[in-house]
Amino acid sequence: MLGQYATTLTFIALGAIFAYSFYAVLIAGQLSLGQAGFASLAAFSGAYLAPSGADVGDVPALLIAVAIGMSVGALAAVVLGLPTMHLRGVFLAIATLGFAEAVRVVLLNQEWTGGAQGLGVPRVLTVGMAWLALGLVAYWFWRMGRSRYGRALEAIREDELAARAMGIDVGRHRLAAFVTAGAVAGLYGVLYAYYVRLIAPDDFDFTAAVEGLVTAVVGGSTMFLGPVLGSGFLTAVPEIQRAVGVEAGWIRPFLAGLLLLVVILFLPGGLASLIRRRTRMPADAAAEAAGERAGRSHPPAGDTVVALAGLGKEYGGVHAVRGVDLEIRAGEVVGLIGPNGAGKTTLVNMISGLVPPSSGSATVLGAEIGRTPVHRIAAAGVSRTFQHSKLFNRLSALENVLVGAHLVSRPTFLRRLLWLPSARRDESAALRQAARCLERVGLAELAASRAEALSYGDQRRLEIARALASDPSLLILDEPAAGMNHVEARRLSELITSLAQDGLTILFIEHNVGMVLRTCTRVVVLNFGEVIASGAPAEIASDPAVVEAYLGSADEDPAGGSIAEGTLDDPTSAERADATPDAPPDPVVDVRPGAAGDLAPPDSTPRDAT
Ligand SMILES: Nc1ncnc2c1ncn2[C@@H]1O[C@H](COP(=O)(O)OP(=O)(O)OP(=O)(O)O)[C@@H](O)[C@H]1O
Repeated sequence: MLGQYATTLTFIALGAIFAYSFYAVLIAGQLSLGQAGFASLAAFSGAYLAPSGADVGDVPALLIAVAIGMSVGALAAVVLGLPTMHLRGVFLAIATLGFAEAVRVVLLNQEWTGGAQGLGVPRVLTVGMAWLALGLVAYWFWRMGRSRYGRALEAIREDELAARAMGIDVGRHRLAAFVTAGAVAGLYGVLYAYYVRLIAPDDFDFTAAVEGLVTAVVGGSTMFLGPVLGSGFLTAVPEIQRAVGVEAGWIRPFLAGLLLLVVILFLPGGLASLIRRRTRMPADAAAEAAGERAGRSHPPAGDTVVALAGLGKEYGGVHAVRGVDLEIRAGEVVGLIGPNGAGKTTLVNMISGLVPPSSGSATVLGAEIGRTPVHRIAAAGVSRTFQHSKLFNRLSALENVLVGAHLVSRPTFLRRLLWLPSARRDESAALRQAARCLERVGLAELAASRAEALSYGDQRRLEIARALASDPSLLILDEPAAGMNHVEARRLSELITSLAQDGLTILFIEHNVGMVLRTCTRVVVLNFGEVIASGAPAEIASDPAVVEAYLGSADEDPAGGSIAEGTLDDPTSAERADATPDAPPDPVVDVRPGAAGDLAPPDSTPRDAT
């Protein structure tokens, strides 16, 4: 029975192993077509350099060839990866395809490869060996999936910028994924060589690369079983054809193409996405001892956290930020306000390292801005949310927050491969840390929901939970209340106050001025890229320069009130209050003068809904 299907089963295993070499990089969002080149180099060098089976025995000869092939594949990936890792999408695909084609042409013209005639290799591989190799590769990716490293790769795939801001060294992770792809492609090349008896450089041409890619994409790049499903399906098609007596050779490529189209259009996660990923909230998250909290040392209250001196950013002729001098001390809650286009986001992007300054200098938690990569600034203790939500959409809410805990959790992948209990303990600790953060923002119930399925307000809270998971010293929130209703904004204000009570330093941009005035210990006002006022909320509320910046002139007050009197309401706030008639009166509003309403700038129509 097995003998009858041995060839098909072997090719399913080989196809799946080759597809895993694509999966290895697709999981990190990289589209590479160089795997055929890695496989080809590995197949020829393994078969050429390994000792003969007559000398050492067939299986040892195969194992030595596998070791040579995987090393050659990994080495080729390093050589190709170093100059190409900064390329994205189709540019990386073209560069790697060029490499594979160059390898094919070079090997075609070498004497030792046998050129177009090919190189004879003894058949050593059996169906059992092929499936054992596939099992080992699948095991590798299975154990990787739930590790810190695996989550980091998925985060890079979903949103590279947000992954950097969570402290993930994207360049290193992408290169590691590429090297894994090289080694797995190398394994495939050698196993293929020791099965088909005769290998020629044309066996590893463009068509082979596309086959591998299609198998991986059809199977799916979001779950480790994807390549097996893809290869099983695509290799089985000719067999089914034979069984039903339809021999036409065009059916398989046609079906593969059709399936690829269907998958891309209707099932972007591939066949594997039909299998539900499980997300479990740890039951004991809240009950855990406070001593377990992921910890880093925070600057003592009053120490300088942010020091900006003459900081400026110019885009072409536009001075987005100019000459900003600002100091933020540990324990402060600083609100950054100003009309649209005042330079607020540009300023916090510089502080978090996403945008290099054009002039001036800045130090944040000891890291020099402009010279320090984003992930190192995050490692120094800076965590942030974004003006436009940058969640890892296809990951669950809990997984999003787990990625946020990257910096305060320990690497677990290699220990997970060996099933070491310490890896399980570390994963559980990271899970509990993430669960606590979700609970803190009130999203525990939605832990298993995919981030993209959450409501807009929940997405913003999830971003805060993700930012909190790294136990930051400085939390930067960019318009956290955008899109929230009155009640949600009030709860958010309470959350920020309670985080500040825990000693967290917070810098937040917000158009909801009422919320800023009642939440912050200090307010900084930007206009046309310059700081026009900085001080306690009460001072800012009555500062004529601020009123003028918002309204055009302090004398012409279209809203018929003043910030200081607390009568200058956002025109929409009354409607929002009407929409939630049962909302209890805001307890924080009265604490500070001028905090009665939301003063939105004249052009603050709901923005940034994306
Ligand atoms: N990448 C960029 N390229 C060119 N100009 C930019 C870029 N980013 C910001 N700007 C410009 O810099 C100025 C400040 O923009 P920024 O987004 O920092 O303001 P903001 O105060 O955050 O505004 P908003 O409240 O609308 O978000 C604007 O004139 C904007 O058009």
